[in-house]
Amino acid sequence: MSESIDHTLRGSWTPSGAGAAPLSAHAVRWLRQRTGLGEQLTPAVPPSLIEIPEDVLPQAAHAELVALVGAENVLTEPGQRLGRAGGLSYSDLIRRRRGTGVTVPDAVVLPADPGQVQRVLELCVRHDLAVVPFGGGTSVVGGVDALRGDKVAAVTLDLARLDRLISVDPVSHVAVMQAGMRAPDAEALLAAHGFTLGHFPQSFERATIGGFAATRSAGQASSGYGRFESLVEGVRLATPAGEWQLGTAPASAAGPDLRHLAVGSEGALGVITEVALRVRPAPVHSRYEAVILDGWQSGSDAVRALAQSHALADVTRLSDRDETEVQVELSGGMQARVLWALLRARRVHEPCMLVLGWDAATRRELDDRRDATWRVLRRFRPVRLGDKVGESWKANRFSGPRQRDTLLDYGVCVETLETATHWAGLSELRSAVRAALLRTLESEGKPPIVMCHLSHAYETGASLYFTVLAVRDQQDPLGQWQRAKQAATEAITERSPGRAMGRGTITHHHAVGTDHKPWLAGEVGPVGVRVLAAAKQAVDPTGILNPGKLVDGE
Ligand SMILES: Cc1cc2nc3c(=O)[nH]c(=O)nc-3n(C[C@H](O)[C@H](O)[C@H](O)COP(=O)(O)OP(=O)(O)OC[C@H]3O[C@@H](n4cnc5c(N)ncnc54)[C@H](O)[C@@H]3O)c2cc1C
Repeated sequence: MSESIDHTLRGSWTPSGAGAAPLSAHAVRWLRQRTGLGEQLTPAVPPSLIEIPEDVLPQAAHAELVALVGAENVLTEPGQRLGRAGGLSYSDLIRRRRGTGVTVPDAVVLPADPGQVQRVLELCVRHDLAVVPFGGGTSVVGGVDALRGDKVAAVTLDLARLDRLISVDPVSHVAVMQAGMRAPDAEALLAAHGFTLGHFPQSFERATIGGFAATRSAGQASSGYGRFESLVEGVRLATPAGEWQLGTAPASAAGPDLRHLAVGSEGALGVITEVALRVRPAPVHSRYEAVILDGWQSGSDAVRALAQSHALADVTRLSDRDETEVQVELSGGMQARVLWALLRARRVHEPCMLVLGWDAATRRELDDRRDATWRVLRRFRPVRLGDKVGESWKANRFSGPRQRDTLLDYGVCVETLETATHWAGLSELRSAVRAALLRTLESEGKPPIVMCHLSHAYETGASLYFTVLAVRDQQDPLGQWQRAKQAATEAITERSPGRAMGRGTITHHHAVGTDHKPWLAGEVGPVGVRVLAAAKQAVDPTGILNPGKLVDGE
């Protein structure tokens, strides 16, 4: 996290782009050998060559917005609009790197507080403008695409100015934050009160509190701290039907928990302006270690045993053999040679790395928690790599997006997808998705690398996170990934006579957006879709909120 993040950068994660995480000569050689990657580099076109359509915001609407939030907070310059155009998936980055097909909003509006958000929505209803709530813009499912739907123009509502810590209740351990606060700022402000949220997704440097709540995000330490929705005590939303405030107690039997209509609502049911969050005392001690387990089945059995005996570390992340190999090879030739020799000597056939990280208030608590984990793990015959590898994983835990910038320059198709299921079906789900990705990405005899890790474990099941590295189809890079994604999602959702539901969920934490919307009805059923549509009708009768995402109006 050495570089400061400018979230309006839409073509790379940091200003240095590929320079932020250069690949070693060994890594490039290994990648070329393994995937058949060519020598040609594929740099992005300069922003000046990106096609930006004229804005179609009506003058009267523009004037009223200016009167409401101030001229400096209504952005209509092409570069400013481009700075909030779309999310940060592989397809988003490819569109911007090639300069075509980018969905650019007609205006960007930055309200100052919840009251202004409410009034902006009322104004947009009057002028029939689509509103796209925008936090950190890190969506990877099309969630912040500036789609207009059947509206007159698309306004992106950037919540960056709602960045205050409203209150900390040190007795109840509840903090109230405005939605536009970025995760690093939230952690820094909480640390001053001795607390942490413990929410560390890989997008930590850019993403916001409101974005986490709107997408039911899961972080790297969610096995210990819980997914974001389990941290939410209350939510304040602006909706076209009026303000909506939810959550007065830690638990309640006052009908269905409506907080969960707001959490995961992806900007389609309201704009989250404040979130009350459960916070924990900041840890004083922490330790990260890594071990190698022999085989995916043995590894996932070990994580299941940890989950079911309540001995999970806060970070519990199992990589399959391909991901272990890529992690080791990309980290350097010397380390790779030493590790492979060690594992050969220990007769490990299918090395799967398990990273474990514990946080604790006292040395004693840390030791007790580690002991509990190791008591369960021991019977799976782990090869201990020690804390150096574990701490190095921790130090590089946010480097993935920087490495992606580099791989994009080398002409790699690099993308991820995720799902979850019960333990009984986990290996079958992994095999089915892997096979679908390998089949669709294999082209001209150039084998893709399909990696998988399990990073969120529950008593009843776990998530699977796939990453692919393949030689990019330069003629049709978007089609290449869309075909792979389609095949993988069909493998996830496929039903069989013996299985009434699909093999897993269409998304464990990336949310629905535009990308998973075609499969949502299959997951929640036609009644579920009508319930969602009825909720939308109640809060957003004219359908201005985030058209094309999650749910359509009735
Ligand atoms: C490199 C990378 C790594 C990632 N790693 C993870 C990970 O480890 N775990 C994980 O869960 N996700 C991950 N993601 C996905 C993404 O970061 C999450 O979905 C995150 O929660 C989005 O937060 P954001 O503030 O960027 O929201 P945005 O991308 O701005 O918005 C996401 C969705 O929420 C809506 N929204 C945003 N703010 C509000 C609001 N205040 N009110 C109502 N709706 C709102 C938007 O309209 C959109 O539909 C990753 C993404 C990238 C690019």
